Amino acid sequence: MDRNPGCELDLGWLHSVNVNANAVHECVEYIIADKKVEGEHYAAWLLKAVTCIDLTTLGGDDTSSNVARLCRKAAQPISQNILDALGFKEDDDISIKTAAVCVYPSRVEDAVKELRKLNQCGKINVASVATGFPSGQMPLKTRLQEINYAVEKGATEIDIVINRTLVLTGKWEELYQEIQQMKEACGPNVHMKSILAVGELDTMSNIYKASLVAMMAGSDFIKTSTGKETVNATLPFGLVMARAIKEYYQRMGYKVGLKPAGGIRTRKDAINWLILIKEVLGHDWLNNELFRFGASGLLGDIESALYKFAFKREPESYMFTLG
Ligand SMILES: O=C[C@H](O)COP(=O)(O)O
Repeated sequence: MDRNPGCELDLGWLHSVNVNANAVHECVEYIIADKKVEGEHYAAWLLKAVTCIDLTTLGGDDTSSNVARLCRKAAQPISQNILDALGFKEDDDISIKTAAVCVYPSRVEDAVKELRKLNQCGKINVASVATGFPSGQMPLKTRLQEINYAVEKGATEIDIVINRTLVLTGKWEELYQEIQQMKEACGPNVHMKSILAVGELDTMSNIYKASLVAMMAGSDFIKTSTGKETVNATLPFGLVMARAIKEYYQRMGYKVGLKPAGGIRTRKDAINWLILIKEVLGHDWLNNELFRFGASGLLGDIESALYKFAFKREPESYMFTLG
């Protein structure tokens, strides 16, 4: 798949954007209503969701040992006895692991080290947040240095935060230039996800415009939230971003990924997001090259749902705590 190279900033396109928030909410209701995923499809969708997770720890109390534990969970997110009971056969083409682990820049080295030990380097990505995460309220110079640091330590993906002040004051050219410089700092091989922090962008039109600017500046993914805003990944925000991705694809011919993140906790959340993506963007987006969940607490609930599906009984409460 060709990666998005970006394009020139098109202010005319931005000025034509006008999103009606009520219509967005109604549309989400319509998309989700009456859609049921049942039987084997249910288990298959949950396994698909697992392979799309960026398993995340972003705590001030992160240490090399909890990052190592996260990596082990990323490599074997669903217990073997559940996979066996589901009749799932692992091979080189299909294996159940999360798409990435996502950590702070200072913990990238720990993640790389552990994944190397597990022989999972190159199979599970190491995503690092950067650029003054979560607020982005740092000088551009230090924000770019953070990217350089994380790349140098072995990150294969960088989740940058955009400068929300520039969105709220309508400084689209400056925003475009900053994100372009961030993309350049990532280098040619490291994928860049741009976190819009949608809960702080004030209007749905701003979310659509910021999505377009991030894509025009060359983002590989656009991501809803840091997980630290008051409002994080909601389906209406997701719909607005997915529509922007679709329009960008129709005009420019490049597929940009979507990563909802922040507050995604349950099997139902996961299924609803997959339904939304399938309905708005289509099957091409239903894989971890174009869709990710940023989540610290989703995996446990999915594993528990798969246990129940496989063994026809509820798991014990202590069973699936991590993730
Ligand atoms: O980028 C990922 C988010 O920080 C995850 O947020 P969460 O802890 O609410 O799942």
